[in-house]
Amino acid sequence: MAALIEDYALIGDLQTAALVGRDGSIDWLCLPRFDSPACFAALLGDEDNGHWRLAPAGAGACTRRAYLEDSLVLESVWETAGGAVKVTDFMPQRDRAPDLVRIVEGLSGRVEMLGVLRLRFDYGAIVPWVRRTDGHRVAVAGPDSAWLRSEPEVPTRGEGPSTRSEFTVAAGEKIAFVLTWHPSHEPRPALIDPHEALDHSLADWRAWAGRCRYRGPYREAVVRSLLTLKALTYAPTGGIVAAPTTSLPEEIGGVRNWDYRYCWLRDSTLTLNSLLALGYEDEARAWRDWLVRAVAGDPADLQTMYGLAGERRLPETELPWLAGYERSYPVRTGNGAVSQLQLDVYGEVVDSLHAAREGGLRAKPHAWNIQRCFLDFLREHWREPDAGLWEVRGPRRHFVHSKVMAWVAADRAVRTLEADPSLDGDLDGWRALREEIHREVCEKGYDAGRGAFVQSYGSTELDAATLLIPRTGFLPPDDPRVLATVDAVRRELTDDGFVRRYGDGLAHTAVDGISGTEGTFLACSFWLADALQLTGRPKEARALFERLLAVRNDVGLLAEEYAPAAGRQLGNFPQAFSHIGLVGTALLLDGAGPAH
Ligand SMILES: OC[C@H]1O[C@H](O[C@H]2O[C@H](CO)[C@@H](O)[C@H](O)[C@H]2O)[C@H](O)[C@@H](O)[C@@H]1O
Repeated sequence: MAALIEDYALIGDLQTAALVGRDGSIDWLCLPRFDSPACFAALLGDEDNGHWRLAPAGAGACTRRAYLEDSLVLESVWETAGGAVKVTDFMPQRDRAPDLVRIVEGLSGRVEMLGVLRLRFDYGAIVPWVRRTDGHRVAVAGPDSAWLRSEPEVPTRGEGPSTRSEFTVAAGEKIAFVLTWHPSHEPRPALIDPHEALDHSLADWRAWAGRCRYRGPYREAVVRSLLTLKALTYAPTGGIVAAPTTSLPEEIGGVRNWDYRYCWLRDSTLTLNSLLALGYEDEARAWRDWLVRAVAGDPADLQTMYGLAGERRLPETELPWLAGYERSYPVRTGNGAVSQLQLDVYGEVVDSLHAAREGGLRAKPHAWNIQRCFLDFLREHWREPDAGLWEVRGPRRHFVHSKVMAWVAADRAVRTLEADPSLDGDLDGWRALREEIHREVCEKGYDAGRGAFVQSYGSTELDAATLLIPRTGFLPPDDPRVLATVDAVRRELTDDGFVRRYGDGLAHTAVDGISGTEGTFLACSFWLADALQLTGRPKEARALFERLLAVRNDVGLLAEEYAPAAGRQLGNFPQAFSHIGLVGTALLLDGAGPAH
């Protein structure tokens, strides 16, 4: 059975990522890209679906573990009766083939170690042929091959469905294992030196983290979140995935299990804003260029999400051979929300390009053309109902947040033109559009009787996304309607102080058309902290923020959701949305401008 979600740590090479449990088992890894089929899928089934455990024989969870400084190099230490041993796990940034490196180092005494490797290609479905060649164990099936070697060589043997290595490590000894994925039709991949690769990886991550401009009191948490966001970036294209996993459930045993290994425009723009606010212009530029390529074409064809290279077809299917995380079934790949109309996305993209421009990123003519096309599209379509930022699968509605973000698109376009009249655009028309949307949202989106902005026109349901209203500039933080909305969300949408997206229980299904319910949504909880700060309650904002920091796992990672009663993280992990929220709130508490 897989571990608790919060028991996993993340390692990655900016093209894919793996989850390492406290027991030394790597239970999730997709190769060669984030969205490729997993070769270790025990996370969503059992050990037979693929995993790689390397730990002292008979041991359980490690005694302690941590990332080595500001890096994605993970060190896990076991103290056993015979002595102490450290396993250092990382994925070097790759030249060609992806490598997973595990260096075992004796710290004291002598420790009996056991390695169990079960490679299962295609999400745990395919048992490969394993042979020995050239000092390697090579597993091959279909298009995939994986090569395992160790330095110095330790004996391995096949036992049933796995490759086992039993060896002893004494104080001062180091044994490095390297697992390399390669297309099966190609000759053996080039070998890396695992120790040199470790030095390079550390130096790269250190240098990257050192560029962070944040100097406030939450530096450790902010830097870890930024490292996590960076790890979710697919370096060859600049695309950013929402999370490296699929189908970690929003409810244990439930059906709310989605594939997040794609680039949502919403999540990516928010990631970009965080990176840009803290000095990472290169990533911002790479993503902006990715965006320009991905969305090229008719704005009516804009998708809410794309593949890592901008692919458009992401058909949602189920993997019936996987039992699901703690029996949360189905396990899905692809994502049906890809074809939804979500009007907020236009606002998020225009806002982000506006922030990039203001942040000093040299504008690209294409980027401005995209914004103009988006405005043309919104002028025609902003009055339509949509699926909203929560991607509901029930009937379309007039979501207040979607309309507010349509206003944001018009507002940022107007402001860009005002600042640079040499640009081409319909200043008067966009001003009128901005005015019209504002009037309608204030008329139809605010329920005076209820004393709050509601989720959609005509509904009495609340929605945590309305907490974003003061951050967008749609209304000032001291507007009585904003104050009332923040209070209503706090009163009615919280669970032990953490915020739900909307409704609860049956109300949940009524809103989104999916059975079951879910935990509190961490990004929304950060938004409440932001709203408290903006509306003059800084002590309460800080207190909530610090409670949220305490939800992070031992290595600083957050999933999408949190179940306060069970004290468990839920949903895909680690999730960009949650870490974006953390960075944004840290900046806001520090007096900096909005990062989301
Ligand atoms: O709630 C149903 C929807 O849940 C997922 O969407 C959520 O994740 C996205 C990626 O982080 C985020 O952009 C969105 O706001 C969230 O609601 C799922 O991907 C959808 O398919 C599903 O309909």
